[in-house]
Amino acid sequence: SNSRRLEILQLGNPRLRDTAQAIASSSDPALQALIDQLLVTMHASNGVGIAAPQVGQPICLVIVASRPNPRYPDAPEMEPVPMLNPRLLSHSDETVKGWEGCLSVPGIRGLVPRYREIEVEYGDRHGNLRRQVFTDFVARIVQHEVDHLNGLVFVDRVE
Ligand SMILES: O=C(O)C[C@@H](Cc1ccccc1)[C@H](O)SCc1ccccc1
Ligand SMILES: [Zn+2]
Repeated sequence: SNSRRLEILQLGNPRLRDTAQAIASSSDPALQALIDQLLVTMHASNGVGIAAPQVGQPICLVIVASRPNPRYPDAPEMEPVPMLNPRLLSHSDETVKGWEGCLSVPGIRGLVPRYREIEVEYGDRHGNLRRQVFTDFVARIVQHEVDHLNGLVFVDRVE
């Protein structure tokens, strides 16, 4: 198949990130099943994103799936994007405050500052390395989900 082996990092001490045992590769059927499970869980919660640790899987995997919603009516409609080992390469100095919620912190909303623009490197679900710039609400979701991989939730960032 055309999927390349991309070693998915296990969460743990960020300093050990480079030595993290690769626990799954993108061609691993179990990883593809996990991506599908995350999509189902995200849609069931009317979410616009989700991170693997939120379903108890301590691996570097998130899904970003912006769509218009009551708080962000002009948010872009996008195909859900699974990101393996997402890494922020650069960001704007400019931050914007916006409302966030979280599957793991039900019933609470907070005003959170996020970079307005970010550049992200990640593996797609087929193991191909991607580099992409995101802005505004989609950039917010990416930052929110990557925080989950580092054990942070949005309440940690409310000013
Ligand atoms: O816990 C999660 O990752 C799902 C989050 C995704 C999110 C991140 C940043 C900003 C908004 C949402 C939400 O629970 S999805 C529900 C939602 C949708 C739109 C606006 C606010 C909350
Ligand atoms: Zn969350």
